[in-house]
Amino acid sequence: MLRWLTAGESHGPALVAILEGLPAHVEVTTEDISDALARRRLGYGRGARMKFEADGVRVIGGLRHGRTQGGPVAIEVGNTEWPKWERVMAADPIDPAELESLARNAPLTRPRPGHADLVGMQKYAFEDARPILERASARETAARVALGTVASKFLQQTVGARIVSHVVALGGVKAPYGLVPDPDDVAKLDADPVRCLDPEASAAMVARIDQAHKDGDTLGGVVEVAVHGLPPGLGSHVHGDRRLDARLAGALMGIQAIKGVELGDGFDLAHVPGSEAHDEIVDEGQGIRRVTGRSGGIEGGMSTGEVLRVRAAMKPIATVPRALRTVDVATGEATVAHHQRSDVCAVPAAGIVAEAMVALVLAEAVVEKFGGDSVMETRRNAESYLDTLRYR
Ligand SMILES: Cc1cc2nc3c(=O)[nH]c(=O)nc-3n(C[C@H](O)[C@H](O)[C@H](O)COP(=O)(O)O)c2cc1C
Ligand SMILES: C=C(O[C@@H]1CC(C(=O)O)=C[C@@H](OP(=O)(O)O)[C@H]1O)C(=O)O
Repeated sequence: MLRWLTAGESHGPALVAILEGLPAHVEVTTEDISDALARRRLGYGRGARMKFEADGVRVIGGLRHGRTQGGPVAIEVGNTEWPKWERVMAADPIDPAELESLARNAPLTRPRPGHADLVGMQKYAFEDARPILERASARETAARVALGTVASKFLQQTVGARIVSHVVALGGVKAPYGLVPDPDDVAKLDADPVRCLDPEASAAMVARIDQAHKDGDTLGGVVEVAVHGLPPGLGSHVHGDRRLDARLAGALMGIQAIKGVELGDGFDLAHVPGSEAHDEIVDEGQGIRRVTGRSGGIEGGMSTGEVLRVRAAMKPIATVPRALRTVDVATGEATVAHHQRSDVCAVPAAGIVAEAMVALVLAEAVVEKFGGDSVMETRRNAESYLDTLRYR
């Protein structure tokens, strides 16, 4: 079993993340994790914070000389802004007079539609949205990306799987259907302002973000994660909660602002006849394969061994500069939502977070299928399974 957990607030001293259940000998370094976090900071349309946020990475357990040791991996990701928030976000009690004098501590009583503010205040009995937004914030996804880096290295080093994501729609602009990146496209995608494979669509997306920025508005979009090199048989058809598609959907829906997930051609499959919906199976002398990839590489809740393809739809950023109507919960009066700064669009970053979530789900499925306490053992088990696989 793979277990993972994050803790920490957006403006606290740091985020922390723990991953337990991976075998020993996964090769990964602090630099690998920092590089992954740098990819998450990319993307046209992000707000001021991403320009100076340094994501200071410190590995505090589980790694020695660049290899996992079999125990939990613990990673800290420092928040650059901590010195400004040290008093407001202090763990221990602060003199009420001092708190009163801190402008940053002024209660946030004008909840933002679309964020966790209002329902969080109701549920956790706060009269200020601060404690809610601090943890609801997608700052937390930095910790997930740190863990996803370890999971991704494990997948590469055991079954040889490689993960890549791209933006397929942003603010209503769609990339041409059917473009699926392979792992060699990662550098090119990271160099694109919106991580889109199609240059024309990319330029239109950038223009759309500029327009939204001018209009005081925000945007969402759709990202796709593709995984190459998976063995067939991860997940299972025998029970709903063991299905790989269900587990991927849950993990991706668990990312802040993700409102829809589809496997392969997903929703489009509902509108075409069966003869155009499924992937025919052929053997033309090079082993069994499917001629198309409509299923997204999952049938019966199991990986088929074809390219896995899963999409996640992100709603527009909730902190809309041209603020939306709300109610001041302190006075009961109609007003507009609080706004300090925010991203116009964080879809490219969401793609990197989606890669991490997919890596964690697949790493768990690999551990489940092949076991092993060392990377070498997991790899041997996977190779032996592939050697004896029927109908290859
Ligand atoms: C990478 C990323 C960056 C985000 N940046 C912002 C932001 O700057 N401002 C904001 O209001 N929401 C931002 N969000 C979205 C909020 O975290 C999200 O709307 C909030 O958690 C409520 O969404 P929910 O209803 O899905 O939980 C971001 C989300 C992601 C994934
Ligand atoms: C800090 C990150 O994203 C943040 C996610 C976020 C939100 O409400 O989700 C709000 C913004 O934070 P702040 O209010 O401090 O500007 C984003 O910058 C990050 O991705 O590292």
